[in-house]
Amino acid sequence: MSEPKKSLEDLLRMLAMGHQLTESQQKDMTDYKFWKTQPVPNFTDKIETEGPIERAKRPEDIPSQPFPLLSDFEWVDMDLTSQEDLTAVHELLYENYVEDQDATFRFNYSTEFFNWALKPPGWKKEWHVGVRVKATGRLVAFISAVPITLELRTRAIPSVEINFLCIHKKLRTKRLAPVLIKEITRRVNRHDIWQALYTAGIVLPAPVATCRYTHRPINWATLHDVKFSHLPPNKTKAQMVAHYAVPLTTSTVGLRRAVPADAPAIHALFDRYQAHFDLIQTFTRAEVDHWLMGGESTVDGASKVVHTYVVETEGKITDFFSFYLLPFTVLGNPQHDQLGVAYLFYYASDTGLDADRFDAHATAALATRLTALMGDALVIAQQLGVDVFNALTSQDNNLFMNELKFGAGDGYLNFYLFNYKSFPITGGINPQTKEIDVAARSGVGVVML
Ligand SMILES: CCCCCCCCCCCCCC(=O)SCCNC(=O)CCNC(=O)[C@H](O)C(C)(C)COP(=O)(O)OP(=O)(O)OC[C@H]1O[C@@H](n2cnc3c(N)ncnc32)[C@H](O)[C@@H]1OP(=O)(O)O
Repeated sequence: MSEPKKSLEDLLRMLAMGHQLTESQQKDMTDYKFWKTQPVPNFTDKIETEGPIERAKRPEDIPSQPFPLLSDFEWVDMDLTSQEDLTAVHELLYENYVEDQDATFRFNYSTEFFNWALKPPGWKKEWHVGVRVKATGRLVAFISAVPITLELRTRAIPSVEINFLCIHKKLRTKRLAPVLIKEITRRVNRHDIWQALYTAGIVLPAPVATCRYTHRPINWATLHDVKFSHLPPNKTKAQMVAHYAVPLTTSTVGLRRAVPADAPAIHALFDRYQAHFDLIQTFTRAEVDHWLMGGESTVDGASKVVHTYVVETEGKITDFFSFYLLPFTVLGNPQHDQLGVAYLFYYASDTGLDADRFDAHATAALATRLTALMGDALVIAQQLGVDVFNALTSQDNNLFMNELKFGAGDGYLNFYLFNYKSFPITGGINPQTKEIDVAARSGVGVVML
């Protein structure tokens, strides 16, 4: 048997956008030349009280002019309502976002994906920050912020989510990332927002939580064809396909696609369910319409990106789940040019919801219910052409992973808060062994793209 070029672990590592450093590889705080100047906790900080790190400032104290750039470059507000700018962001990310050694896999971003990810309620053009080469107009760097309300252990924190930081491969390691980060900070501060949530595969000072990626092969044969899945010794391809076979039809009674009229019930259930976690994002009704019902990613009545399903029993919405799609383009493979990839997004169930989160009966009932619901999510994903379904060890995901054959990858996702000290939050893994911790589950409720 020839050695596979890639494994699902590689895929997950790519998705995590970086490598988890072992403790001996981890830099000292003093080596973080940029981050040591920023209002973020140190690795060794003993947090005594939760709260902002920097003294309160006022928007008028923040410079009104952008940070200076080298004279060949200029700042540009990307206009994501224009096809031209959408294409420029697409090209930059497509070519440069994924660190894939052989450049065979790329995120296949669509206009609908950007409309969903970057244009939620309250989005601002000036928070879609680009850097262009003056002479050619070519986009060479990007960073984005979208507004969110975070809640850390019931304390509401008006924040932004920072995402899609990307620098053209030719401009790497030139200290441009700190300039982009300082510029987006300035632009956000001018709107009287002083905290941010961001995630990265790499270790920076200092994560509030660390989750692990897990993956559930749906179409094992395709994953094998594109060298993502390898054939374990003593197994046949047919055995692997059978092992990961997903039923053709869903099994939960009352399961159906969510429609706009469900939004208030979904919202109420979402709020009750998320109250169990330490770090969450709260939604306004408009944000439910956007993030769960699809917002501007909706074409002909259905979102092309986010798929939300509800369970209705005797007129009552008892559960919902959602996942989003972000496929890979596969280059240079004779059999496949696309890989369907789904990511678990938000969900909630009223099963056991009135009991204490760790009550044994409630936990067992919820585990059974989530296993049924997520089993159906896999069925629907399969119908949508998804080859692999990814989930983190956040939320209550650990309750259904083993049963549904999600496998732990070697990619991790670190969650960071900017300008906020927080007690550590469990990411669903044992901090020492990094194994999935079913009993502790996770305090992370928020899902980042
Ligand atoms: C109140 C509002 C606040 C808003 C801001 C909140 C903070 C937001 C923070 C951003 C959240 C982003 C969330 C996402 O989008 S995570 C996704 C990041 N993107 C990618 O992985 C795509 C491929 N990679 C690239 O495009 C580049 O390698 C990037 C742009 C990542 C770095 O470019 P480059 O490789 O050319 O490096 P440099 O020489 O310019 O700069 C080196 C400095 O940058 C620090 N670095 C490297 N990678 C990251 C990273 N992922 N988050 C934060 N910092 C990072 C690094 O430790 C070093 O600082 P220090 O070690 O010396 O201290």
